[in-house]
Amino acid sequence: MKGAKDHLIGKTFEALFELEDMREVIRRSLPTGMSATEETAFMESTANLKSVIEDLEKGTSENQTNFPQIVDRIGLRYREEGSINIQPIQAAGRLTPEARKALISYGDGYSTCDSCRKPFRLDKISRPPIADFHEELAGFVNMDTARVVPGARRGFQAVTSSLVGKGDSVIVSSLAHYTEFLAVEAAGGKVREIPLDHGNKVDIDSMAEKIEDVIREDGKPPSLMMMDHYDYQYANQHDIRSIAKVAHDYDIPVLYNGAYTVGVMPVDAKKLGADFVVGSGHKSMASPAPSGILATTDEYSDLVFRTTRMKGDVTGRKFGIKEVEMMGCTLMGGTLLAMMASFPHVKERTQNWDEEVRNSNRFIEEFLKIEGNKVLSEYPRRHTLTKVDTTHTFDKVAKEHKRRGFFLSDELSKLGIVGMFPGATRAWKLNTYGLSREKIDYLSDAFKEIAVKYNLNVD
Ligand SMILES: Cc1ncc(COP(=O)(O)O)c(C=O)c1O
Repeated sequence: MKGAKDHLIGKTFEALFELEDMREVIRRSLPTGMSATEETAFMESTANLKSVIEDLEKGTSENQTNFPQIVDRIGLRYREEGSINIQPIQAAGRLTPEARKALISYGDGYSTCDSCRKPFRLDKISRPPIADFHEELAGFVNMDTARVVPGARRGFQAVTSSLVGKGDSVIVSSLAHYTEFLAVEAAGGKVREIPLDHGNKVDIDSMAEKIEDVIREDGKPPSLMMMDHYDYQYANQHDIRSIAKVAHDYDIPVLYNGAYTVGVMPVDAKKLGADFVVGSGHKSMASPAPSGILATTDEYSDLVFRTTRMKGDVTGRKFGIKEVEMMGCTLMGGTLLAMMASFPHVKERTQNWDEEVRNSNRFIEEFLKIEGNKVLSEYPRRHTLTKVDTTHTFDKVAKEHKRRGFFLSDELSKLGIVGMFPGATRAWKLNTYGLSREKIDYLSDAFKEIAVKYNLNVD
């Protein structure tokens, strides 16, 4: 087994910082009104960081093994640059350097409004090329029209508010995200869950029966079906194509929840049979929160993106072009521009999805060599997010350890691995998205090293 610590100082962090670049970003992000002394002190702290990095590279630092802690001490929060981050929901949302710069440049709330000209709507702005970006987004998921929204949840809400009437039923899976429930509730509807099969997948065989139940009880079919391609619990893959086919047999429109797909893997919504696609920028598109997309077909775009018909009864004012569900405009500053800045990279990276999945399996295969470790998600993996069970291994150690369950995240953190829910040693999730082959191996070695240290059996 390779020495995890040696690895940490070397290859794992070789692409650590484009430090000069970061200094420039930091300099530009300083709050206005900082005194000259404060600014100098701040910039010196980054100079100090540079010397620590040089020390580490030369192997002269006393504290070689505690890189993230050193960075913390300097007072900067270098998350993904300074560590391997296996946090389950952050992995594919981490910003590109381009997004960070855009975030700063366009940080003022209404910065995109500087270039808003008639017809005065966000998705019509041509400089910066926001209108083109919207077209590209629609093409990216193979839909006809797309809008940016403040998070996937606001995409759900726009659709439920357009399609779901008071008391209507909406079909979801038994692994649906809570935000789908809230979106249905906000529209006055009720959720009806499709049960799972033995492999924790949506039980397609019971769908028709559920729909028939709704028809009998409500006197009409459900007004919408919302389905997660990969659920947030296990990241199991659900057969959207077959699911959508059943829904369409009953003329039920299908919302495809791509929170865990759009931005990490190719998504062809028409091929999948979706009527709506929702994606999450901060989860899967290397974008800041809150951001996301809602895309649909020509059949539904006039409904979901309907423009206002309101007229002031005293003034007679009208705001014709503004879309009701979008509240006129959505992401008006750094969030959108950062999303756009990451987009070329995001498009490209979806082509590497197979490699990401291979890496996920490569890690799990090694992780399972710690005798007693289990995978609760479907295996082999079809996603980089995985739920594992370490009740018979690390949890046993935790019971005897003075730090209890925190020992595991402590040990990982010493090795530069962050993002594990502190204290979790039974069933927990991790995401390997974006880790190079080398980091995957480092991660596997790190878990095995910790296992050996605590006398667990490793194959
Ligand atoms: C499956 C799933 N859908 C939707 C959401 C909500 O996404 P957002 O934070 O972009 O609103 C999440 C977020 O955790 C999720 O896991």
